Amino acid sequence: MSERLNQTIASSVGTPIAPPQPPSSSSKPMRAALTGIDAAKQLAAWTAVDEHVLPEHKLIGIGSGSTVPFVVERILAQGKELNKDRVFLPTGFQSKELIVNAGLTLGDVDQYPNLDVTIDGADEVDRRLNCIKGGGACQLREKVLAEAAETFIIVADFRKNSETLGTTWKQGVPIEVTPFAYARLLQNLHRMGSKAAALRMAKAKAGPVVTDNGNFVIDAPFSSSRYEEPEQILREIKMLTGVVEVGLFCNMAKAAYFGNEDGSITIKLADGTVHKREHRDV
Ligand SMILES: O=C(CO)[C@H](O)[C@H](O)COP(=O)(O)O
Repeated sequence: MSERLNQTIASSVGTPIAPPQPPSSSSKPMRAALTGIDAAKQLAAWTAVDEHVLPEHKLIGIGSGSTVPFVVERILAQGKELNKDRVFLPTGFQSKELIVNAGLTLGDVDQYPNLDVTIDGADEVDRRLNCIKGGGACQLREKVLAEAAETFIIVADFRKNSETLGTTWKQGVPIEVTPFAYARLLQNLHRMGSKAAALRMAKAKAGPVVTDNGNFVIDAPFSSSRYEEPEQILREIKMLTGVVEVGLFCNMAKAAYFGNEDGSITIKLADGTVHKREHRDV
């Protein structure tokens, strides 16, 4: 978790949380403290929360990654009164910690299978809002919470905004797999045309990455022509025995918010329209 959010949380737990701020420029100074990519992530997250986490929303899915702490930061700023009747559902260990440390009420999707809204990051988003997710190996729970939500919103910095998947995210499609099936699955993915498909190895542990669900992750890159039809890739991978879930989210997001380097924001909607706001006006 970022030091900054730790501070926000520390100062809000056990003390009255500030009431929601009306849309005004008074919220700008906090953002000005950040620069570069972090500022872009915060801009996307704050704007998405302001527009999609409404007072009547009580069941809220919290995604994973480095953009999501800014989502929680902005939700906390809506105030204790609004948050006291809400339940927050995590997409993995990291977001569970975020929710608990923020003093928010934790729930799970087996108790609440219908959510009002889920906000999550993405590794790349194409012009039709298809996403690659799972850079943090959370794609299984992320997809369940995205599907469970009435509204699924993506928040990201400008680097994730592409015309076609695979443009900037070269690592491939993250696939959560049952451990004992991984070698067979690698063969099948190679046959499917993903010649570089490989088991994701841990960085500070000998051996593979193990997900929050005890599974392995295979990263499977595809050619740019295949990424033109991500739904077809998704269907083919889903048919392979031993696959638990695929980090391709097709036709799921209602909107994607991208913070830009210059302080503007790009909002892509599911109907294909793109809106650019020159200045943050929340
Ligand atoms: O899918 C994810 C984790 O499995 C994340 O949402 C994705 O990796 C984006 O993370 P970040 O906000 O750090 O760029």
